Amino acid sequence: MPHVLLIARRAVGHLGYVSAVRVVSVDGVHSVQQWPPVETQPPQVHPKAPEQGAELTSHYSECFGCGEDQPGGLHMSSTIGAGHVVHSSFTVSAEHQGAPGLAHGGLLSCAFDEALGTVVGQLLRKPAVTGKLETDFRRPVPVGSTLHITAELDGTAGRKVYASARGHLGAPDGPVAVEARALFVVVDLEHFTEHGDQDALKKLRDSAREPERTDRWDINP
Ligand SMILES: CCCCCCCCCC(=O)SCCNC(=O)CCNC(=O)[C@H](O)C(C)(C)COP(=O)(O)OP(=O)(O)OC[C@H]1O[C@@H](n2cnc3c(N)ncnc32)[C@H](O)[C@@H]1OP(=O)(O)O
Repeated sequence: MPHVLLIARRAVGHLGYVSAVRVVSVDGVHSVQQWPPVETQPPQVHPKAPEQGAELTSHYSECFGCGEDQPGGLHMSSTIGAGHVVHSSFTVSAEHQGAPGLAHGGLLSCAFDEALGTVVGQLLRKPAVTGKLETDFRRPVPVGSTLHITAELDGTAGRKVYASARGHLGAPDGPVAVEARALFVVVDLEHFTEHGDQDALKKLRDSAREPERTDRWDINP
């Protein structure tokens, strides 16, 4: 039986925002999930968030997901979409294989972590880290193909930010190959200064001061 994905979304007065229910049927096995799993508020896009159509540069040149100085990385690129959406693309290379000629599932999850982190970070402009990431692999993704990922902010609840994404194979309107949902948790900058690498943070700070990088967050450590 082909899988069926139904997403229902409704506004709950002025109190809550999103109540999405996904009904998934794969080979006759049904599961029902509420997403987000708690009542949330509408995401508040930061007034300085990049505008629709803006092509995003890497937030950190050594990021495995988007960094240009990370030879083995995913080299993803992203664009701001309409509303609470970011469009990202990931082209699968031979370095990303799991089974012969097919993308490794862990790397696909990584691509979604990047896309989801980008929609959270770029639109909210708050430091946040992935607390939970759930991935559904619907179709195999061959080497040489491009996943067109649309990631969306679904709502916030205090420090918790919920986001979800779909990856279309070969074209923005291609078949859905991968889906993911994530909880991000907003953190203080001390999260990075206490646990991260000081030299790398200095490099990031210095690059944020480059005058041509007007897209940088104003909250980078
Ligand atoms: C433009 C930028 C682009 C960026 C793209 C890059 C994308 C890549 C992003 C990443 O991969 S980040 C790296 C992977 N993630 C981490 O390393 C995070 C490691 N975990 C932590 O540091 C802490 O566990 C964390 C900051 C997530 C939470 O610790 P806290 O002590 O700050 O908060 P707490 O544990 O009280 O959790 C806050 C809320 O989140 C909830 N929560 C946290 N983890 C959860 C979980 N796994 N499942 C469900 N709920 C969770 C928790 O229950 C609580 O809910 P309530 O506020 O209702 O009490």
